[in-house]
Amino acid sequence: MKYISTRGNIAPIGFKEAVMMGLATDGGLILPESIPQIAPETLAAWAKLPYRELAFNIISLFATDIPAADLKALIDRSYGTFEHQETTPLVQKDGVYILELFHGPTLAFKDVALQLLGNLFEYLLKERGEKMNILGATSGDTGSAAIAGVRGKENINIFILHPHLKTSPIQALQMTSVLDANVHNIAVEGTFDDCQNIVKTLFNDLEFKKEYALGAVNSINWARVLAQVVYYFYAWGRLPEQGKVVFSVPTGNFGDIFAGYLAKRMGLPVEKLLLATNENNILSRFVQSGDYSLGQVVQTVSPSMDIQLASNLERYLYYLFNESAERVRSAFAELQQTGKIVFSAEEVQRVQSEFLSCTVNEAMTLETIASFNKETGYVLDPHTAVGVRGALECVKGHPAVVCLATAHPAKFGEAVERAIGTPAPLPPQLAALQGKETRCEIMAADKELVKAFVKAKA
Ligand SMILES: Cc1ncc(COP(=O)(O)O)c(C=O)c1O
Ligand SMILES: N[C@@H](CCOP(=O)(O)O)C(=O)O
Repeated sequence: MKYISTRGNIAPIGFKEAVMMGLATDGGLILPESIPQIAPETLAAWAKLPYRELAFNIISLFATDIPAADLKALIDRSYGTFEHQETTPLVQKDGVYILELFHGPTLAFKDVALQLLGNLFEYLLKERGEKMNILGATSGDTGSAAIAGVRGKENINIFILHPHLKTSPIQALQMTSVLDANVHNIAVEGTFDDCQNIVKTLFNDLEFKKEYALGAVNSINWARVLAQVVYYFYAWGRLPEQGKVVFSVPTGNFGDIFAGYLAKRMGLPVEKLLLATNENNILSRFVQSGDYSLGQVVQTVSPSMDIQLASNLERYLYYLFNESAERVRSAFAELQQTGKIVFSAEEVQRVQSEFLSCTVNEAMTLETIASFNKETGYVLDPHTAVGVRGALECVKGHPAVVCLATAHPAKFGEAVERAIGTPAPLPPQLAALQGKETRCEIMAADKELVKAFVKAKA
């Protein structure tokens, strides 16, 4: 399998090279040259496979330059850290299915991809005898999952930018209480969009990227998206009947839902992907009416989705534009100049044939946590609640609606307490964080400051 860029200006590369490159050197995002098609008989045979076997079957279609035994070992090591033996169990509550993606070390769905990516980096760096400086942006969950994926690993430094005081207190602690010498947290005085913009700008500084061997842990990295494709297949296989399914996905940077889109293109019987956002609803406006115009980031009770400029939309647009890199380049030039992208009526229609969308505001999120808890005794985290609310409103009664549960509710104690009067009990790994020593550099949203910091610590 070879990989190309959404902007069309890199020569096709293998999987290992794609993982190391992170952001494509032409500023685009990496995609496979073609999408493998899974025949219905194969899908049926995969339906009840254990998670790791399924993961191997799917990932090996894309990671064709990693020997099978090595890939199996990487997958086993990555999911051996999950505390649930099913890795991502599917449970049924109140007429919907909840796909619990939060049983990894940092209790968010990011662990599914970042445990694997951490191990992949270690494997590839050893093979090449190289070192790497990871540079990433987080609105709360990617940061701690990435740190957990690489802490203590040889030949890797990690620099994570998060928006100062805009994550939940526990999310911040999960990052800043890691004192390993190779871990560097930077609290940026700005929004997640500022953090992501700095990271992408520094990746586009090819001299700096090369000299400091920058590696990407955000969903910029193809391996992130790939690992997330697996649980869509897993969830479908765990449903009582293997018919058409709707996935409801709480969305911020469009990585998770893009993985679902890929699963669909591979042949998974996905009826619709329901894109649920909080008040930062540029993406749900895009689906509803084709209005893709940037606004200001606002703070919400689902802080990990406080994002305007969703990085991975570019990957979807590549397909929407019939794989025209030229149209992708002109769309992003238009976005830079005007703050919006204009779509044709036919394009909007095609988006709507694949996605549903909804905006769930703070009151609706808290009300959903409360009512769901009252009905079922189950505690949703505020991000998951955004997706569940979308499902209950848009596809109620559909026999197979799977809501992605992207984080453990204890990570968002304040919001949960506001909804149900008491925070979710802290699992031991979160309780242990209280009162821990922390280390973090507070910085203005200035790429030169970040660059200088990386240079000084690398
Ligand atoms: C808990 C949680 N839910 C949902 C999302 C949104 O996922 P994505 O950014 O892939 O759209 C995030 C952030 O990525 C998150 O941390
Ligand atoms: N919500 C994310 C934002 C970064 O998204 P990513 O998927 O590109 O890593 C977070 O928790 O940091």
